[in-house]
Amino acid sequence: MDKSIIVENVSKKYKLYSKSSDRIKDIIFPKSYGEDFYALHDVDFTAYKGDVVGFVGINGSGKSTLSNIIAGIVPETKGTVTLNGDAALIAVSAGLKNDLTGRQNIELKCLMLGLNNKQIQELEPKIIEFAELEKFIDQPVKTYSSGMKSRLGFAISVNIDPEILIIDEALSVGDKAFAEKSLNKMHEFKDRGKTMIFVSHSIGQMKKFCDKILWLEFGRVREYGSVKEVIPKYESFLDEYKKMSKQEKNEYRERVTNS
Ligand SMILES: Nc1ncnc2c1ncn2[C@@H]1O[C@H](COP(=O)(O)OP(=O)(O)OP(=O)(O)O)[C@@H](O)[C@H]1O
Repeated sequence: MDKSIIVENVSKKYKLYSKSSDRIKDIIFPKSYGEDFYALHDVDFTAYKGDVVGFVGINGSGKSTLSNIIAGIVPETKGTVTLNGDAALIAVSAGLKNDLTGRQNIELKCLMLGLNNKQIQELEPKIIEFAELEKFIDQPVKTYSSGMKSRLGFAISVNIDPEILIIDEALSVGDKAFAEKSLNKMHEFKDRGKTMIFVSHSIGQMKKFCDKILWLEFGRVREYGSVKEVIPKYESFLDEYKKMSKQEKNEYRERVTNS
């Protein structure tokens, strides 16, 4: 089977500053200011062509950071990501320019992908129809609700037909009818053997849609395997985790990140 996404030893370090003056000092002076924070720590996983991989994990575990790195939107601090084909990310307002209208955003995205005028003219009505934005298509994106931004992002990404589709919580903001239409489109992608990454807090959607699950915990891979194998373990972890007090959660975090 062909490998589609290869993530090797990927780490992402952010700097946390307690004062904004530290941020400026960190740029100007050779001495380091601020605290290092690892959003991802030596993450490894491989997805094969046609895999639908769900990313799960509690808030802040690194799901969006990893999605953004795979999509090429955020650079990794260490490690490598190799993709076999182009990737498109669908996340609430990902890559949309707020001052441009919906239609201008469609055109800009198509131009950036190297499409010519004829191709854009063919694709644009399809995207507009899918997005169901009606007259708002000619309004600036800054006037859109998060659901409308998500619909536009979704409509653009699925219609440009990428080899790898990354969907980060984009279904959670729209209404039910749009989520259903989007899920159908995603099934169509799956049937055509495209590779997909799906980030959602809905275990139900994960079970319905994914083949494999990557469970991230405080920026590390806790488990990677089939849905059947990983989801039950994740669900029982969540039950335990929810019962923990704030202090127990902090202790748990310390234990995991220092191990
Ligand atoms: N630009 C940034 N600067 C500093 N820290 C960041 C930045 N972006 C993300 N982080 C931190 O990295 C960690 C991982 O964040 P990320 O958004 O990837 O988690 P997530 O699993 O997608 O969370 P959620 O389920 O809440 O969406 C969090 O602790 C977050 O605060």
